[in-house]
Amino acid sequence: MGGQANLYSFPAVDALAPVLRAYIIQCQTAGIHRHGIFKVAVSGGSLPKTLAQALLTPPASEDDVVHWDKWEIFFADERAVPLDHADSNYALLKAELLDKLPAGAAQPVVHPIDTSLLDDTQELADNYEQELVKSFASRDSVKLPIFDLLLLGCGPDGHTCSLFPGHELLRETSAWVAPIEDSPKPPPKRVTLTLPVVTHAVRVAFVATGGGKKEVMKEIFEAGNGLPCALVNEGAGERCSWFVDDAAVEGVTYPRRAFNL
Ligand SMILES: O=C(O)[C@H](O)[C@@H](O)[C@H](O)[C@H](O)COP(=O)(O)O
Repeated sequence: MGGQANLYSFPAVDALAPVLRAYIIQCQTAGIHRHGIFKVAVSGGSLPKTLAQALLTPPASEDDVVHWDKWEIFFADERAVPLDHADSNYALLKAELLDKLPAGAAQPVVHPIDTSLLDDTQELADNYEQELVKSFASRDSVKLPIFDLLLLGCGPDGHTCSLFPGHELLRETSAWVAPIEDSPKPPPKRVTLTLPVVTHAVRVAFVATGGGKKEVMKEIFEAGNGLPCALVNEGAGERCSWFVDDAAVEGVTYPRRAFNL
């Protein structure tokens, strides 16, 4: 794919958040320029909280505005639970970010899973794939959806979305959204974007913070070892950027880049 993933490191989340915002705004501008809309998929974990820190502050200038009314938000992975369940990534994003958007301001379009299908994760995944098909045009003409931006986390085992190390799902080549019933991280039943969809996005951003990530960050950036996050780095190359704190990359020799705000 050419080029290598970009690694941006900051002393703490407070310093990371404004740069993440600037990066997201760049992606937003490009998306709106390309097709009048900004199509994003987000993960769960600690990401929604960091996104809130990055995106809920007032704009510093006209070029710094988050155009929520142009955002179409999908879930990079979701747990097969009701939308108000403590394990729901939708509930997490709602509580951390969506509910905090200024009242009366323009709102994004959000695509949750269809919870009438929770008993059949294959149906749940197929239905969510159809949600993507509707948004990204017909599958006959589009081999893979092209998200403007994926905002992802990285688990301490190197997983991202609900793509886990060594899992057969990593070999999926045709589905856009796949079910998983044996997630090693609870809850076991989930749906996830597949690796080809992830690596096909215009931009992929990982946010990883805290010393608990340093061992896996070393493995991802120095050995790879087929870890899902490393596969995304390989597939997306320079379209992939990591926003991390210094604690998460302590001892990692991979070169950091400077982000020009
Ligand atoms: O549904 C999930 O389990 C999350 O989407 C998951 O993929 C998460 O992004 C990582 O586990 C990182 O989580 P942290 O950011 O909390 O470390």
